[in-house]
Amino acid sequence: MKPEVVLYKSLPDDLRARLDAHFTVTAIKGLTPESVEEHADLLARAEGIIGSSCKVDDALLEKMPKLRAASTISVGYDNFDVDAMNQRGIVLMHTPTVLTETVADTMMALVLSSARRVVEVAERVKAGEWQRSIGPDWFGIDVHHKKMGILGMGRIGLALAQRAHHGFGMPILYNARKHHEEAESRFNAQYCDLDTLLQECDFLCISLPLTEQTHHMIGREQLAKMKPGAILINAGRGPVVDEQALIAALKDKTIHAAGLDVFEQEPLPADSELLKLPNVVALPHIGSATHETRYGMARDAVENLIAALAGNVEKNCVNPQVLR
Ligand SMILES: NC(=O)C1=CN([C@@H]2O[C@H](COP(=O)(O)OP(=O)(O)OC[C@H]3O[C@@H](n4cnc5c(N)ncnc54)[C@H](O)[C@@H]3O)[C@@H](O)[C@H]2O)C=CC1
Ligand SMILES: O=C(O)C(=O)CO
Repeated sequence: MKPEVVLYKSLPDDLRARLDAHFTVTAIKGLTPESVEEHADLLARAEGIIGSSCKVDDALLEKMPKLRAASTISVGYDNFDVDAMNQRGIVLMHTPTVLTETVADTMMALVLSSARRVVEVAERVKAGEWQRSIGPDWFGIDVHHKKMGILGMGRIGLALAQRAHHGFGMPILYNARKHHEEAESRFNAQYCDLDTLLQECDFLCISLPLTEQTHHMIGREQLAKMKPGAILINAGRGPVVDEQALIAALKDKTIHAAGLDVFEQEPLPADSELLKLPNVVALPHIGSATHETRYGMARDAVENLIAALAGNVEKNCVNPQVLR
């Protein structure tokens, strides 16, 4: 008998076929309270789950007594209660590496579009406002050779540092839980404490995971330490930044602008104050959203689940210790 697996996000046909070859797969629409109630028997039998963007907390795990592995189609795993999974002996697989370069591209796009006001001025052209040679009210600020501050120097931070340093001649400052030797040797990146990072950088680029420690790590007090000309970029997770404090800082020009791919509430509510501010570029969480990369993430997640349910957690496992 093949193990039962619940799929809660659609997959390309070839990857679904690969999953079907190994498991008895049932696709459901997300892990909402309604779908969990509707599929209670199925979830009670499931040995594996695969999908993304749904909360998997202790209460849900309680309904899945046979669960041995969860595979998320993402690198971030803040939707999962990892402690509860550890206690229950469930492994959590994720998709680092495959998306790193694409997310760094998105961050660089946010840096450029917020500094050079790309979205705002393109909208003005479409609205017919380009009637004569442009003046200073259309100008942006330079990116090249400005100081790039990276908060969270991991895989994505490193790929961003490469683009900024080698492509744009930007000196790199960073803060992370520990020194990143490769960033220091390849890009001459300078480690500094958070206050120094805030005070010195022209671009504060956040590529942090969401944890208890990073929740609202950037709030009113931290924004007040930034340069008035500085731009904040967040592609980590929305709740790392206190959004109300950010809105206030953007309104009163404590900082110059923001480029955001992630928000405290997603989708961003249509009445969000952020959408009324001209100095904000807001993207719909597209960090990894290219055809190639999303396919690669789904492929890796499928392979991760096949490996995990066979007892192999050498690669892409958040908590391999549960099987050791
Ligand atoms: N916008 C998007 O579409 C995407 C967003 N992400 C987000 O980016 C995050 C980072 O991804 P990777 O670079 O692959 O992860 P990573 O684990 O390689 O890097 C995370 C970095 O954050 C640092 N960090 C963690 N906690 C910290 C703390 N309390 N203080 C200072 N530094 C801290 C770590 O030291 C490390 O340098 C993901 O967890 C996810 O939330 C990832 C992919 C796509
Ligand atoms: O992988 C992640 O963590 C994302 O946010 C989407 O790519």
